[in-house]
Amino acid sequence: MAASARSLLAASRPSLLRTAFPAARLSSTSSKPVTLKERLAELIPAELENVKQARALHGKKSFGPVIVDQLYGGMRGLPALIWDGSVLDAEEGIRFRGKTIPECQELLPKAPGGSEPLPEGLFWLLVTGEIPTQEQVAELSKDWAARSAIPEFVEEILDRCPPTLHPMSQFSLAVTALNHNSAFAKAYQDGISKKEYWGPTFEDSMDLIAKLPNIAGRIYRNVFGQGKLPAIDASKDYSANLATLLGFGDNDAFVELLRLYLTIHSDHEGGNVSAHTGKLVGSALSDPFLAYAAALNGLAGPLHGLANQEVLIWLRKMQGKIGEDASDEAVKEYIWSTLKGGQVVPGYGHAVLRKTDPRYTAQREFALKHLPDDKMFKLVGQIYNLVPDILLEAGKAKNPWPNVDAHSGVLLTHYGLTQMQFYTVLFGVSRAFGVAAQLIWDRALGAPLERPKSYSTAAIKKIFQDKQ
Ligand SMILES: CC(=O)SCCNC(=O)CCNC(=O)[C@H](O)C(C)(C)COP(=O)(O)OP(=O)(O)OC[C@H]1O[C@@H](n2cnc3c(N)ncnc32)[C@H](O)[C@@H]1OP(=O)(O)O
Ligand SMILES: O=C([O-])CC(=O)C(=O)O
Repeated sequence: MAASARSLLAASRPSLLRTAFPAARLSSTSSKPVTLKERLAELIPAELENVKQARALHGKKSFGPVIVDQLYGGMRGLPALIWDGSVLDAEEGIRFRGKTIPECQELLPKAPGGSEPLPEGLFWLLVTGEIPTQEQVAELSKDWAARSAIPEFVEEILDRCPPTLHPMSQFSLAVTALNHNSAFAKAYQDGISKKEYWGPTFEDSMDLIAKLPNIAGRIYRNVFGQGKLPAIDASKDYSANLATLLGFGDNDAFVELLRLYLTIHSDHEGGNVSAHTGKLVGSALSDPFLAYAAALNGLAGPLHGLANQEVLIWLRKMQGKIGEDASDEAVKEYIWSTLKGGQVVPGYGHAVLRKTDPRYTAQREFALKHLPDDKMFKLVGQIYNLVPDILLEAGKAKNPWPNVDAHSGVLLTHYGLTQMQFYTVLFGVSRAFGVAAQLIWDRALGAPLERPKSYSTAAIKKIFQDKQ
């Protein structure tokens, strides 16, 4: 390990110093596999060089013109951010560190007897760009279980929330409150050097992810009256524990669904509202808890993560109005009535994608395997055959195809998780993986405060008047 990597590792918290020696030595003399933090410490110096080189070679090159419509149009297509965990192609969909969803399903470690990837492995991939071993993933599960308890005062905050407060608001409150024990906030107050930011950011990020199941489980049980929260079992993986906290731990298919769900919702490059918000707030050196709570508030919007709730509400309303086995004609009429009412068809369209979202396809394949005869699944399939043509005929949406949110709720409903107001919380548990991975790298690479330039309409008019 390079000397600089060793000093970076020395900045980590004391319990990890014991294992602060090179990966090669670890694998030959110790039965313990290389930990994620150790591997990260090895990768950082090379990546610092890589970024330096990229900037030296390309730093002054242009991506092309920025047009005024992009300022008014939600910055679509504006190259503006660095995000390493994943890249979104408009036609193909997401790749996590270069790997498609089917490739991740094939390559990432699975639970014994399971066939879906463990999200622990996906996190390792997002952080390092590498596929972890089964052993490394098992260690990560154990590490997260060991960090999973939430402070008593956070439990009390949740217990005092009225059940009428939306689960996403409760989620964001609790994550904000975790900032009380932030290693990064403390280290900053203690005068940590910029070069060492990544260490406590890593610790906070691991704590954040580890504590989300207990927060999500508590919200679910409080709001929907599901009884007392069981304890985390350190011998189980993250998804199995989350399923147990929600009361579905005995259902192997549900646990597998959660593994898939948490894997595919984790990251969608950097420009989406939740990821960008997390990065933006993190750039002010707000700690990962504050940054992620902000991200959750963005995820809670109906055009973003809340769309999974909206899809189920829309489907239920449709069934209420036209019955469960409605004809294509009746469904079409219902879709048109939504559009004519000035509303969006939830779960369809996308700011970047121009084809069916591969996350939708992965969930459809799961449904075909596990619940092919489910009535709601059939309705989702029926809608898939009708909505795109209608959106094309309506002539506005640039992408008439379904996104991830068109499918997720139907799967959860099938297993009895019918409380749709809770669905975005599960999305939020998963999205923490992608945001946390980037926060760690942002602090490791010294990413600066974000501060783009804004203009008033008067200024725009003046600039171009002067140029005429
Ligand atoms: C995890 C996720 O965040 S995935 C997205 C989840 N959100 C949804 O499913 C909500 C429904 N979909 C939408 O509202 C949009 O497609 C978005 C927000 C996802 C993307 O928005 P944009 O990039 O602005 O889409 P686009 O450029 O195609 O929009 C052009 C017009 O088509 C409309 N449009 C886009 N999608 C839809 C839709 N599903 N139903 C009806 N109209 C739509 C837009 O509202 C916009 O109308 P306007 O010109 O009157 O403002
Ligand atoms: O990419 C986007 O804008 C929205 C999305 O699908 C996600 O964040 O998962």
